[in-house]
Amino acid sequence: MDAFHYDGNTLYCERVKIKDIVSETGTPVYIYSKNAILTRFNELKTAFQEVDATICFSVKSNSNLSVCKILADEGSGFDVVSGGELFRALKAGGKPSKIVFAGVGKTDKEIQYALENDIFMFNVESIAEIEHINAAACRAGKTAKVALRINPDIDAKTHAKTTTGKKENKFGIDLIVAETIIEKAKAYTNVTICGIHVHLGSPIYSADPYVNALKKITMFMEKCRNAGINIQYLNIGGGYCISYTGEKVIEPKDYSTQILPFAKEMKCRVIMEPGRFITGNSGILVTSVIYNKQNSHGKKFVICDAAMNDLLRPALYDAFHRIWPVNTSVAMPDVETPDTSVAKQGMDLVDIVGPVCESSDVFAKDRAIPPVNEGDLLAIFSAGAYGFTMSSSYNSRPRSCEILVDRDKYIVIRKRETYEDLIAGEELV
Ligand SMILES: Cc1ncc(COP(=O)(O)O)c(C=O)c1O
Ligand SMILES: N[C@@H](CCCC[NH3+])C(=O)O
Repeated sequence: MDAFHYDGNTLYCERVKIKDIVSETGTPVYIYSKNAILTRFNELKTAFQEVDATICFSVKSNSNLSVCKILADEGSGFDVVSGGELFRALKAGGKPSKIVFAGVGKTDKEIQYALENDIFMFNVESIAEIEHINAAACRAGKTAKVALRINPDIDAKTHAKTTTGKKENKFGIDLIVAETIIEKAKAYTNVTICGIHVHLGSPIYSADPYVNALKKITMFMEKCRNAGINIQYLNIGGGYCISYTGEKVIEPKDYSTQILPFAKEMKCRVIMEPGRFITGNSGILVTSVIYNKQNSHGKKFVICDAAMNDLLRPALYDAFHRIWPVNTSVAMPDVETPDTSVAKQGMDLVDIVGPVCESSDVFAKDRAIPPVNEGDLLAIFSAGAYGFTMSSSYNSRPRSCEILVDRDKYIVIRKRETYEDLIAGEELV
């Protein structure tokens, strides 16, 4: 049974009715299923168990401490991209020896913080950065382990704003520059280059981009070894897709059968950095209908109390999220895409929007849903990754609360912000 499922005309998370949670917490509210998070983590682990891959959960997808702790307790490592994410990973019980640190702009302060905590590895994205890491490690009297994040110039065939492995992207080091680093590796006295890292973008709906990148990396690996650099780790990044529409998408095994031969040939330990795959479909955002509105052109709007500040993906990437009433006698279609959303008997064709003062504050355009009334609850699905973490208090809207469901219990894992929280830290001068 799916973590989120309808029974008796009402939506459940595991064994808890969503409406029961909402009657305590109000809306908007993020709700996560512990079981779904663990199931997804273990699906990936199993698919890559032949090489005993180290899974470093990508904190940016969902950085709630309790979510991270579930994964830390299950043996996950962490992929962090800032001092703040490192702080969270450590607070959640993450082992420093399983924390990898990516990002194009690590500051000296962040590098020092990571060195003090003896993290596993830095994923290095430029010559300037490796020089700064070397200098910081010298000062700290330590040797930093690094992986070179390669930009292989491969199109991951995902949204332009979430593509990271093409030559025009800011991420990673191209193969020519990477070779120059290898040539002068000995000059970096306090850095050990022991890994190759690649992250192509997200979400990636085929194993092909990984395969194409790994072909290029195999040749580079050869050059590293010929130059006497002992590369022991291959970090294949994240990007594993989820279904946002209910359509079947490729599964961990489909990735691993194609990726693992490369790892074996390279004789490397595999590291991976999944985020969305683990948390995306493990969470929903629940919102209440504030108003129904219709203009003289016949256009209908459902205005709800969640907005782009709570879930930015539709506004930023035109991302598709399924949306359906929490309490309804109408079955949610098994598969729903922008094209399948046509006016059907008994359904309304509406734009589902938030109250923020931006025309892009739209969760769904021309979407067929059962008619809803003021106060009705809507579930926005697939919101567990890059939902709360990308939220803000734009328009001075307090950020939502987060709830974790574990079988028949639920717990508030982040309180709703208050108006006082909005001004905390500000000075009235
Ligand atoms: C370096 C790096 N690793 C891992 C991830 C996680 O990606 P995803 O959530 O698609 O698995 C990202 C985000 O795209 C990333 O930038
Ligand atoms: N934040 C994005 C993906 C980019 C992840 C970070 N490189 C999303 O919501 O899908």
